[in-house]
Amino acid sequence: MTSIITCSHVDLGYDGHVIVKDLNMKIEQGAYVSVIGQNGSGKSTFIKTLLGLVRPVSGKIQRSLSGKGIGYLPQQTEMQKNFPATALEVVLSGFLSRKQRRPFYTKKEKSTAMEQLEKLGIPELFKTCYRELSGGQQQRVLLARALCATDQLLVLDEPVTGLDPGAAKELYLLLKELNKNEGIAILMVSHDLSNALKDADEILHIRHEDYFFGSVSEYCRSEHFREMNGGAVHGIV
Ligand SMILES: Nc1ncnc2c1ncn2[C@@H]1O[C@H](COP(=O)(O)OP(=O)(O)OP(=O)(O)O)[C@@H](O)[C@H]1O
Repeated sequence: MTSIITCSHVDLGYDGHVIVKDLNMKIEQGAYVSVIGQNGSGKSTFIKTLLGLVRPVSGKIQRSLSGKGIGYLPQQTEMQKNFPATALEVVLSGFLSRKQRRPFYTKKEKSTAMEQLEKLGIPELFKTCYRELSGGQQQRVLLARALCATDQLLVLDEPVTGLDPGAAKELYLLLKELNKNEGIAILMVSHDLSNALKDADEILHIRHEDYFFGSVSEYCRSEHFREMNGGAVHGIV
């Protein structure tokens, strides 16, 4: 297996203040990794550091992504939910980093954006204003946008927040299909432990003092899992 991300002895934090110490983990090609942990433990900090938005306090992060980069689906803010653009324009913005100073999108970029909307089952919504879409439809548009930026690694920060259970289930199913059928690696921050255990291959559990990284079956035997699962060893799987 080839690693697309390797963290070696990484201290995560801000301005020299360490939040997660000596993190060692790898994301293999086509892996599905769920990142869990209590509020404020450092999950988003980890994601931002992987994306290069925050510098690690120390240690090394090696990214071996061929061609395209990382596709990112951030936590949505109220302002983003009211974004005044069409669904297609939002998807196309996934090409912004490669467009650089070019003032237009190419035909190829437009057809790829439409293909992503089709893949996610909402091609008919391309002209609809983003703020008029349901929460589930908005997440699909953002997923299509992230897929324009990558064919190797999708990073998602709590993507089902605010969705009803049906829409959340559909989004999880889509992610599982993208992972299985297209071989796209998934790294997802989630508060949904039962889904993480069902869909992921590996778990990264971040705590204030330490972390766990390993397969789901190893995790279910760990003390980290017992703590997360309220003391029960076999409650969820
Ligand atoms: N820009 C920043 N500068 C300094 N400290 C920060 C910054 N962003 C977050 N922190 C601190 O880092 C710690 C980890 O925050 P982070 O957002 O990574 O946690 P989280 O696990 O994603 O939490 P949640 O589940 O609530 O989203 C918190 O104590 C937070 O206050």
